[in-house]
Amino acid sequence: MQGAVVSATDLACRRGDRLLFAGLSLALGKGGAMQVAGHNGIGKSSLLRILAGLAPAFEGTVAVDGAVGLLDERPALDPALPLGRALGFWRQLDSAGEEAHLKRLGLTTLLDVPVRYLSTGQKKRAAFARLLGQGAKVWLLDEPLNGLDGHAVELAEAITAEHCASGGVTVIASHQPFRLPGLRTLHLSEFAA
Ligand SMILES: Nc1ncnc2c1ncn2[C@@H]1O[C@H](COP(=O)(O)OP(=O)(O)OP(=O)(O)O)[C@@H](O)[C@H]1O
Repeated sequence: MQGAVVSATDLACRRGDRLLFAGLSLALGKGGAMQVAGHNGIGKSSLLRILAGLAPAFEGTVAVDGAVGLLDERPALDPALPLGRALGFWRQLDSAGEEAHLKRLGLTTLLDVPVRYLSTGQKKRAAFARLLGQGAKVWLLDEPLNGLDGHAVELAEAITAEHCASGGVTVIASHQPFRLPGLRTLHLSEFAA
């Protein structure tokens, strides 16, 4: 689709021997944001993994113009390393762990703590630091608010709003409300097979 940064056409997803959804099309242009909603097991994470290129579509096509950053429950940080060193690994590839991001996300006092000791919310904030450092145009956020307290939820929403305001594209898979200007909702149940 012309002008789209992320688009999917007539997508179908099969997991094991079950067809989860079919006939799904979407298109998001610069600054666009969409929340994928639906009950447990309907295929929200599966859709994000297909958009990320990590899982094949059963049918249909996906086109993504730009780098993709996927944030899910696996923060891709070595659990044995202190947070600062775990982020340092990524800093060699991008700017993950940049001072300003760490400060904003309240991580500066946690850099000596092994990743495996971090709380769920602290790990999620570290994942956001990693995502910010990546500088990817397309953000795929799988349950991004899980484990975050009220303040951190507002921060995650603000960071995502800034990403979209600067032309980035965001797709969010979540049950929870996510406050974001211009957020559209895709109800996966409408495409359930
Ligand atoms: N590798 C796999 N092989 C077979 N089935 C799978 C595989 N991965 C996921 N599934 C199944 O696909 C379905 C969709 O899973 P998915 O994680 O995409 O759902 P979801 O909507 O994100 O769920 P939740 O809201 O619980 O996170 C589930 O029934 C799940 O058990």
